[in-house]
Amino acid sequence: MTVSSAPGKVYLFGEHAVVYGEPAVPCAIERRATVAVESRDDDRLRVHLSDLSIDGFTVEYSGSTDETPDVNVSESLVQAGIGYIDAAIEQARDATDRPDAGFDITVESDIPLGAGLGSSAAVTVAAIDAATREVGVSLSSDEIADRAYRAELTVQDGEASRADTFCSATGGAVRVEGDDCRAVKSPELPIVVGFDGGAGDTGKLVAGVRALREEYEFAGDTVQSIGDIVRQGERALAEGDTEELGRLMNFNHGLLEALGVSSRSLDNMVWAARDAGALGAKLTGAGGGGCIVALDPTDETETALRFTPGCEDAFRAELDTEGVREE
Ligand SMILES: Nc1ncnc2c1ncn2[C@@H]1O[C@H](COP(=O)(O)OP(=O)(O)OP(=O)(O)O)[C@@H](O)[C@H]1O
Ligand SMILES: C[C@@](O)(CCO)CC(=O)[O-]
Ligand SMILES: [Mg+2]
Repeated sequence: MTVSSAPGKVYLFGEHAVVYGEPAVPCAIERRATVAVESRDDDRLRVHLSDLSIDGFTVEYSGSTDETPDVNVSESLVQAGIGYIDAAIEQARDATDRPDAGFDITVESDIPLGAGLGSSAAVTVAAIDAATREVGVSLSSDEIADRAYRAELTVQDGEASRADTFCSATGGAVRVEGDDCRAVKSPELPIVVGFDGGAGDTGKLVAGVRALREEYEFAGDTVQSIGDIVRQGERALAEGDTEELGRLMNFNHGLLEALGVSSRSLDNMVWAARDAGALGAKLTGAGGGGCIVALDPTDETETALRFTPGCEDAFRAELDTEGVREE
């Protein structure tokens, strides 16, 4: 059996705009998805998802036919549940030239799903690493990032940037602009996450921004302004200027709100963090619901979030300098 894990992430800046070629700076955090893979004698896949909100289920099916897994939940739920794993295994089979490889797969994750912390990228990256190593092939983290990006593209109907998957494969803080992906230096950041218990539909939210951009020139300008914030943010990050980072995160949140991807509970948490003295706060990831990220070296923001209506969980998140790794 081979086991790999990969981290989730928060966006300091740049989500959504990164889809249109602006830069973004996501940061890996110490919350991981762990995928265990064991080769089978046949070409089937048996997938056990222990912590999906669909109550944990096990499906066994042949990944190479259009056979529907035999489980007692709706097909769309099953597809939502196994889509990324399926695409990851397809990439692993392709990378190892083993189109008929069968696996038993178990996924465990402490990253909330669909909440802006990159659970899909972490699961995809860890699954590709574990499945390829299980058949004796070791890919570089850049190759894993590229394969995971292609897997996300397939599941998300051609709408994905390289940001989440590169960050999860590499760890630490990264900068992504189109195909240009690189690690950047980051000081320790006092990251606090607030989670409203909900999720957003990444595809729908990205499509919404695309439609606004097509309809209004100033929506396109807004996307470009996010790019300007990111470029300024990179300088603040390099200088370790957390106060400037906070101000820029506040600005970035305002523009994301203007693009229609925030929500009442995300805005509530952002304001609770600011009122508690956070250096800055913004939504992270696709939005619509899920998580905010704030910077606060004191305990005030975490405490305030715990008492904020609509906030289900608040926790400190350490920057994770390690990307995908063997467990
Ligand atoms: N623990 C898990 N087990 C199996 N599949 C998972 C798990 N966590 C995430 N996934 C897959 O990832 C999907 C959620 O991905 P989605 O891109 O919508 O959200 P996210 O990656 O958490 O947030 P964002 O992309 O905004 O950062 C789930 O529907 C599921 O297919
Ligand atoms: C909204 C988005 O920018 C980030 C989702 O975590 C989409 C993407 O980059 O693929
Ligand atoms: Mg995702």
